[in-house]
Amino acid sequence: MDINVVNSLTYEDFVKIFGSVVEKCPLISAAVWSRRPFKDLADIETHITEFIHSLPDSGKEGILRCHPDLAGRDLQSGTLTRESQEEQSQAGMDTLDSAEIRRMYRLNAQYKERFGFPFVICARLNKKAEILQQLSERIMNDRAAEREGAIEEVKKICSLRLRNIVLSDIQTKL
Ligand SMILES: NC(=O)N[C@H]1NC(=O)NC1=O
Repeated sequence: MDINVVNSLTYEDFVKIFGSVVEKCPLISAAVWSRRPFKDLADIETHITEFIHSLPDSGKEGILRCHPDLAGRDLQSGTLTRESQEEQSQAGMDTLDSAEIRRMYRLNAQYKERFGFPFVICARLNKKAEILQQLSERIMNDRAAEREGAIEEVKKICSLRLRNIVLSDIQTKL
């Protein structure tokens, strides 16, 4: 993708293309658009990261709350975003057996009860066994450490989504 094309995008087209690099948070790309011109895609990623880190804890937790549960109700009912659907199926979340689904539901609920936001992990970089293990380990963290760790996962998800946009033909999204 030519960065000059990105730099010439209107606000509306920029948000249309990059608005979902952080799940259900188009506000982030709407904010980052004003930092043009970008040097390259890594530069966009840096601005996104800076924006996220500039948020108060409540804003970071708000970002986490925009994420659907892994193997949760949205997956079962087919209401995930396209990106999340692809990521969850790559991690095998759509092929869990009923015992694994029950375990995910129980741990996700306990995690949310403890922290007040859902468990977030980059599904593309983890298989189901690792996800279940991480979920049962991270639930023991304190809230601040867990918030920061989960935001690091959001950044990994964002980075891979950005890369996907570069690989796909930008023109087809306009
Ligand atoms: N809860 C959670 O981690 N959700 C996600 N992870 C990911 O890679 N895509 C998601 O939607």
